[in-house]
Amino acid sequence: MAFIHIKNLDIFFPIYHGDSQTLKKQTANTLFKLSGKIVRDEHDHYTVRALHNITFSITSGERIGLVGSNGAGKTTLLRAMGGIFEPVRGCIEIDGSVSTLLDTNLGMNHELTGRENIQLRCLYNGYEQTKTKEIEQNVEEFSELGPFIDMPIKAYSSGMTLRLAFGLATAINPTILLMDEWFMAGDASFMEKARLRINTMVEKADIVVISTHQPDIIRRWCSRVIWLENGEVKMDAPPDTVLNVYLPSVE
Ligand SMILES: Nc1ncnc2c1ncn2[C@@H]1O[C@H](COP(=O)(O)OP(=O)(O)OP(=O)(O)O)[C@@H](O)[C@H]1O
Repeated sequence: MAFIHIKNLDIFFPIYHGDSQTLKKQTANTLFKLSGKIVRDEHDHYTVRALHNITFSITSGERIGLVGSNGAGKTTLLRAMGGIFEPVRGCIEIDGSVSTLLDTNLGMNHELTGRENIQLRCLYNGYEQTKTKEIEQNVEEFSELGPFIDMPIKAYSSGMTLRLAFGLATAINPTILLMDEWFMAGDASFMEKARLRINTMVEKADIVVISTHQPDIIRRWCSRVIWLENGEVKMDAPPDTVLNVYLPSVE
């Protein structure tokens, strides 16, 4: 049974030149400090406190919506659960295979072709040749890149990179799916195909965590909502309970 256990999680980012004396930087830092997000660490350096004292558990079958204003910490939390950021304090315990739909550049080598990137990802996941071939065909068909599949990614447009990254991430059915809603942005025909693929993935996954600003997505997909504000959990409850308080606060 898949699970995610997070206990007392803190994630800080160091800010280089945070103590610089230019007027512009001083003003920005003062505003940030007033919001409580910039703190001094034990070495007297400034850090942005992206997540603070986060504790919750997600069990098999749950579909979590992460909400919160810009900078609340949603992406940082998804990245921490995806193993991209290490906890500064606290711990994250995960059981299950994790797939992330967070950033088209994650794990992509821009010097390699689309096909080589697919093969590299399969190698990383430890897939044998038959499965790799299957995934390669699946992504090639879905992404509709034509001859570009054999061109280096650095020659792709942002839409083409999105198609490849999306196709690759959704060709593998994980037990835990972590997703940022912006990943669903794209042209209309792509969106239709993307939606179908995501629906299948969401249905098959044991656990889904999606960061979103859209109440429709939450009502449609989520069984529970975690509201983050200033890097902390403000509310953790069923969708209607959270949306009834959250939506009026952002209107
Ligand atoms: N690499 C980084 N370096 C420094 N600060 C960062 C970094 N990444 C995020 N932050 C800071 O951490 C905080 C949380 O950011 P995060 O991107 O997780 O918010 P979010 O809720 O996803 O916002 P949005 O809805 O705008 O995408 C913000 O104050 C942000 O400025």
